Amino acid sequence: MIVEIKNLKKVYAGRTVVDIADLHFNAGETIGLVGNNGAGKTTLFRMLLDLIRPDGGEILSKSLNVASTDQWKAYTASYLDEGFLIDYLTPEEYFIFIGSLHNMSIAHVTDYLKQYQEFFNGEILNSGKYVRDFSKGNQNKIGIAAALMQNPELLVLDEPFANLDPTTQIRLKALVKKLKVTHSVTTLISSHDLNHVTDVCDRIILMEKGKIIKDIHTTENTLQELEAYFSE
Ligand SMILES: Nc1ncnc2c1ncn2[C@@H]1O[C@H](COP(=O)(O)OP(=O)(O)OP(=O)(O)O)[C@@H](O)[C@H]1O
Repeated sequence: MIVEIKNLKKVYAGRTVVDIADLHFNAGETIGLVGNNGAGKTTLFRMLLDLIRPDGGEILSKSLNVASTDQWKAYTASYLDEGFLIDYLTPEEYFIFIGSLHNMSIAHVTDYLKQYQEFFNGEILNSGKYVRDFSKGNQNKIGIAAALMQNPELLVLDEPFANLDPTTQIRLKALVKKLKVTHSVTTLISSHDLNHVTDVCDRIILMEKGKIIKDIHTTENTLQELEAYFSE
């Protein structure tokens, strides 16, 4: 088990938006988090990354509370939104900066980026543009590739398929599947795309109004089950 959530609560303006009694993520799992707008997915991710603090309960990463320890930062990478980027840098400058945090030389970063040539689809590098001038989908690509520079054990992605073109969505799925096989990465993905999450995730957690409604291992029936749930 890599993450353990106990009696977690987040309250905004008197309304409980996350309320999870007990939830575990096992090492090496690819977990999809689904739920309608406002279900609490992003709030849960933000608490897992200690970007906001819970009003009750705790999140343990490798048995240590993420709100009171730093160890989890060494093996956890994430891309939630463009707030993770640095607008006034070019993608190259941003990658070099992130690389420097992981003791990577410029040459090492340049070499590292070669594997993302296909994922970038020729749109990210050598464009002369700043991060702020890229489309949301291309900013997503920059953020995800930068997060992976850390060689994480735990990867957290908030709606990574949103704004990506179909080709890149397929490439991202292949990338996540490969990380699981080659590096046993535990990946958490929130998404509104039931097709993609059931395709790439081996476990799906369905949230509604802050609570876990379903927690299922993906089978060939899962997509149908989720579609039936959401069409009610
Ligand atoms: N900073 C905040 N202040 C007040 N309410 C907030 C804040 N952040 C989130 N909320 C509320 O908490 C609830 C859960 O929001 P959250 O963004 O976690 O949902 P989500 O499942 O990620 O939704 P979406 O699919 O729309 O991204 C929503 O009702 C939202 O309005």
